[in-house]
Amino acid sequence: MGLKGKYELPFELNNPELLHNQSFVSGKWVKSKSGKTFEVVDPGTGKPWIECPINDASDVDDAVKSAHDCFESYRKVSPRTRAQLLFQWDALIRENREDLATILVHETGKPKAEAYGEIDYSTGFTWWFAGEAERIQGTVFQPSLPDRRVFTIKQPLGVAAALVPWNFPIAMVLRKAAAALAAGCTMIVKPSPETPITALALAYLASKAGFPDGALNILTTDLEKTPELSEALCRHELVRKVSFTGSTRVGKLVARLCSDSLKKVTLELGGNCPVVIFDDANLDQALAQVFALKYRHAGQACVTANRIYVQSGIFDKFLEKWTAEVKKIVVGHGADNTTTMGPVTTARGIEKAQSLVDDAKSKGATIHVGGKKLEKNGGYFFEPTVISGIKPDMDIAKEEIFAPVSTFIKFDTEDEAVKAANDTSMGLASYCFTKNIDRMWRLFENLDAGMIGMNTGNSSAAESPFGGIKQSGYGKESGKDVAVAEYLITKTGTLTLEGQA
Ligand SMILES: O=CCCC(=O)O
Repeated sequence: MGLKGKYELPFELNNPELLHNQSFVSGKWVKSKSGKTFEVVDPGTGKPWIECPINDASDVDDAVKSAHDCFESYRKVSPRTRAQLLFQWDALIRENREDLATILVHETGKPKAEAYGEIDYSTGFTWWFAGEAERIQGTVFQPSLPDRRVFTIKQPLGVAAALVPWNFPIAMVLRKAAAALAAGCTMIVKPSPETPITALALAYLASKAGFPDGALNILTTDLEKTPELSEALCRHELVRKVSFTGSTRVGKLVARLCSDSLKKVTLELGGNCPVVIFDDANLDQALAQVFALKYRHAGQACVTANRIYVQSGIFDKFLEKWTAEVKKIVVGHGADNTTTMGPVTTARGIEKAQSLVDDAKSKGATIHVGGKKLEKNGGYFFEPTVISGIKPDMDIAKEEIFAPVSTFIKFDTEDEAVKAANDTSMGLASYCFTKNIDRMWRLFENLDAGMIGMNTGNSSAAESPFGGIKQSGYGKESGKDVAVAEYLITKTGTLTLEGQA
C-alpha cells in the first residue's frame, strides 16, 4: 500500500508516476486558486482514497489562455506530426493498461475485466484519430462563373472544452480529446468529480508522448462547483467548441450557455434505449447480447437497454432464462477477480434506482429478482433486478434507469413494438433481434434513434459514428470524417483568373 496525502491508497501501481492529483494546466501540475480540495471515493467501499483541487470560475481564464497560446503554434503542426503524437500517446496508454484499469476500478467501481474492456475500446479512439489527422482534406472545383476557381480548406476551430461523464471516463476523454488534437485544436477537459484521476493520468501520458504544454489541460472540480466551472468554460470567448456527454437536462443548459457566443456544440445526451426481440430471434444470441449490454457497468451506460420488449410467443421463456442468468451475477468490489458486477458509481445512483423500482412496484409491476440496495462493505451496491409488467406511465419507462435493473414489456405485433419503442423524447440507440431480413430492414428505417443495433447489443466503435437524435443530442463522435469535422471550420477561397475565361 502506498500513501498519497492523508489517504492510504487501496492499490499499488507498477508505474507510480501515473498517479497525479493536481490539475494540469500548460504542462504543469497546479492547485486551484482557492486551494480547496475534494475527495475521490471508491464506490466499492464508500471510502475516499485521494483528493483533487476544487477549481471554480476564477481558474478558467488561465487555463483557456494557456490552451489558446498553445493553439497558436499547435495549429501549425503538420498532420503527420499530429498523427505521430497520437500514436505515441496510444502506445503509452496501452503500455500502462494494467495501472489505468486499477485506477478506473477504484473511481467507477466497474470490475477489472470491464476496466480492461474500456481501455481497449478507448485506444480505438487514439488509434483511429491518429489516422484521421492525415485524412483532413479540402476541395477544389470549378464554379458556375467560367473565370473563377473555388477551393475549401479545413482549419482547426481553436480551443475546445470537454465536459466528461464518470461512467466511461477514459473512453469519453479519449473520444473527445483525440479528435480535437487530430484536428489541430487544443483542449481543456473537465472530468466528473467521481473520476478525475484517470483523466490526469491520461494528461500525464499525453505530455510524455510529446504533446506541447497547453495542448491538453485538465481542470478538476467537485459536484458543487461543477456548474460554475462548466458555465465559465461555456461562456469564455476563446473557447470555440464545447463537447458534452451527460444528461439531457444539463445538455440543454450547455447549449443555452454556448449560444451567447455561438460556440459549436456536440451533445451526447440521455438514452432510454429500447430493445425489441421477436419470436423468430435466435434466443441465445439475443440473451447473450442484451445481457452484456444491460449489465455492462451495472447498467450505467447511455446506450444501455432501458426497456426490453419481447414478443408474446417467447416472452415467458426469455424472461425465465434471463432471470436465471441474473441470479448468477456475482456482485462485489471491482478489484476482486470473482466479481462480475460492481457497485453503481454514486450514492445518488442507489437512491434513484430505489425510487424507480418503488414507483414501478406501486403501479403494479412484478419484481422477479432483486429490487433493493445491497449492504456490502460500505459500497454503493444495488441488487441485479428484473421487473416485468412495465407500463408507459411508470417513471422507469420514461427515465434513464442507470442501474442494474432490467425491465420487460410483452408485445404482439411489429407495429405495436415500433410505436412503443419510439414513444420517448430520446433517440440515442435502439436494438432489434430477428432473423427476418425484411423486418430487420424495416426496423432499421423505422426505429427513431441515431444508432440501431441489429442482432447485436454493441454498436460502439471508434470507426462508427456515435450520436443520437431527438433529445439525445446532436453532433457525431467517432467515425470517418464526421467526428473530426466537429473540431474544424471550412474556409472557402474564390480566385478570379485572367486569360482562362
Ligand atoms: O455512456 C456513454 C458511452 C457508451 C459508449 O460509448 O458505448
